Parts: sequence; structure tokens; C-alpha cells
Amino acid sequence: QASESSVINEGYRNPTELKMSQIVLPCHANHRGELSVGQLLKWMDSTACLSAERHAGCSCITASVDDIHFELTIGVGKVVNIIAKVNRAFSSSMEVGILVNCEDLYTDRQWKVCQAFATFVARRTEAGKVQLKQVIPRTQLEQMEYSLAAERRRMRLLHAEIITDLLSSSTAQPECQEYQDAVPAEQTRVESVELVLPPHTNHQVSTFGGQIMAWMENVATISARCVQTAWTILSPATPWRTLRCSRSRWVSSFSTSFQLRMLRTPPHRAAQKADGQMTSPGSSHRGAQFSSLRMASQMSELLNVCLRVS
Ligand SMILES: CC(=O)SCCNC(=O)CCNC(=O)[C@H](O)C(C)(C)COP(=O)(O)OP(=O)(O)OC[C@H]1O[C@@H](n2cnc3c(N)ncnc32)[C@H](O)[C@@H]1OP(=O)(O)O
Repeated sequence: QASESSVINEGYRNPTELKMSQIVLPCHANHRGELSVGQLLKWMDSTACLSAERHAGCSCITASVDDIHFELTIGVGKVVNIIAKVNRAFSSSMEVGILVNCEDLYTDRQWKVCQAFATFVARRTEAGKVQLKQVIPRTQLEQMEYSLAAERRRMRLLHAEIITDLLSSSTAQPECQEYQDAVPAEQTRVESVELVLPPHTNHQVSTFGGQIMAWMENVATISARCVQTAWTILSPATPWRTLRCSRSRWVSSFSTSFQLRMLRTPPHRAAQKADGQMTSPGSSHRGAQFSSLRMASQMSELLNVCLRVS
């Protein structure tokens, strides 16, 4: 086995690796002047899909995305670099590792924004399920990712089963605690109906995982903002919330979970956010977290996206 450095010296480049760079424009930003998480998720999903398709040599779809921790926010004018590569192919599915860095072109600084793992599945053909060719890891890092990919796959499939069981067999009694300034959960319910138009589709001319996640993030943000006096981010701190998206007639559905945390914003932070400045690396402000998205429906023409903070 060649060492990592010698492989790099030989000019080795992982054939499934794909890099996409985007400059953040005002049209990509949210109301705080930071890159919207939904837009970033769209870019991540598109980059990962191309990497998967390069390996598979055929059309692929997003099956799931593991938990994502957004460590920092990204301001307008910064460059987002997204690198995706296939860590391991199984039968018809493969794990794609996605790394997001942010770059300040004028100061030549770069910093990590997040890392994610997505599962893409090769679309069935008339002949049936596609059998993917195996990935051959060549560097030490690729070998490690190759081993970890199998373990992560085991955990995500188990996790999906546990969540399904939990929801179907839950006997939990509703908790009822008195809080001052409490907001009735129903008041946080937000529903958005999206008509799928050409700009919402990808090269396969169907809604893609990134677009669905962007709609979900949008609705989640509005829902969380219904809870007044608190600055809200998506984070790992609280129990599972369930979001359900479906076709207009609830014919097919997929379920996913958001984890939301309410943060009370100190006044100086609120001012920082209001002036639209980018949060610097090392700052304690975290962007958001998305959790365990499972795609299990076919393309929908009309999607209802509903969320309620419980
Ligand atoms: C709603 C939207 O428009 S989102 C847009 C993009 N995404 C989509 O359209 C995906 C829609 N979903 C689907 O088509 C299906 O649910 C699929 C293809 C993901 C899975 O279909 P299934 O009937 O479960 O197929 P099957 O059981 O053969 O599984 C296919 C592979 O997917 C894998 N898989 C299925 N669910 C998951 C999951 N939640 N996480 C990771 N892998 C999964 C299986 O392990 C299997 O892998 P393998 O072939 O390597 O062993």
C-alpha cells in the first residue's frame, strides 16, 4: 500500500471527488444577511448527487442525510467550497461524504463550516435494482472512511427503525407544565404549500433532496420564530420533533425530525445579527443543525410542509 503522501505525490485524485465553489450573494442570504441554511443544503445535495452519479454512472436520488452540525454562519461575499466524494458503495446505495469550508478571498483565510454524510441510491432500471461497482480506497484517509461508512450505515438503518417504532408504539402521556409566557404549541404551527416549478427541480427534472430540505428549513425557521423573545436555531439540545411532508392528498409521505433549541439572545448579540455582519470563526454563535432526514416519497407536484414546535 502506498502511503498517503506518496499517493498524493503521484498526482492521485479520488475519481468520485467533486468540488463546487459558490460566492454568497444577497439573493442567497436570509433576513440576517447570512447564507441561508436551505440554500447551503441545496448546494450540498447537488454536489453530493453529482459525485454519486459519477461513481454509479447512472441517475441517483437522495435517500437520507445524517445529522449536520453547522458550526458557523457564512456572510455575503464569502466563498463556500463544497467537496463531496463517495466513501463506500454497498449494493444499490452509497455513502457520500460532504465537507463544507468557507473562504475569505481577501484575507486568504479558510475555515470549516460543516461535514455531512448522505446516502444516495442508484435509480432502479427496467432490469431492476442496480448493483454498484465497489469503491477501492487508496489513501489511509479513504481506508478509514471506507471502514467507518459501514458502521455509519448500520447505525443509520437501525436509527430509522427505532424512530419508526417509537412513533408507532408510543404510549407517552402528554406532559403538562405551567410556564410563564408559554406559547400554545398550536400557535407555532406553520404550513406552507409549495408548487413544484422548474427552478425547484434538478437535472433529473424532479424535486431534489436539497430543495425539500430548503423548504423544510424555511418552515422550521418561521415556526420557531413564533416563540417570541427567543432567538431560535436548529440544534441538538432538545427531544425529537417530527415533521411530516406529504403530497396534497397524503398519498405518500416521508417523515423526518428536527431538533430545535431556543436561545435567548443577549442584546449585544441581537445587534450583531441585525447589522448583518458575518460571525467570525471561533465565535460561539452556531448556525443551525439539521437532523436525520429520510426521503421516502416519490416526486410530488404539490407539497404541504407543516411543522409545529411541541
Ligand atoms: C420527496 C422528494 O422528492 S426527495 C427527492 C429525492 N429523493 C427521492 O426521491 C427519494 C425517494 N425515496 C425512494 O425512492 C425510496 O424510498 C428509496 C430508493 C430511497 C428506498 O427505497 P426502498 O424501497 O426502501 O428500496 P430498497 O429497500 O431496495 O433500498 C434501496 C437501498 O436504499 C437504502 N436505504 C433505504 N432507506 C435508507 C435510509 N433511510 N438511509 C440510508 N439508506 C437507505 C437501502 O439500505 C438499500 O441499500 P442497498 O441497496 O445498498 O442495500
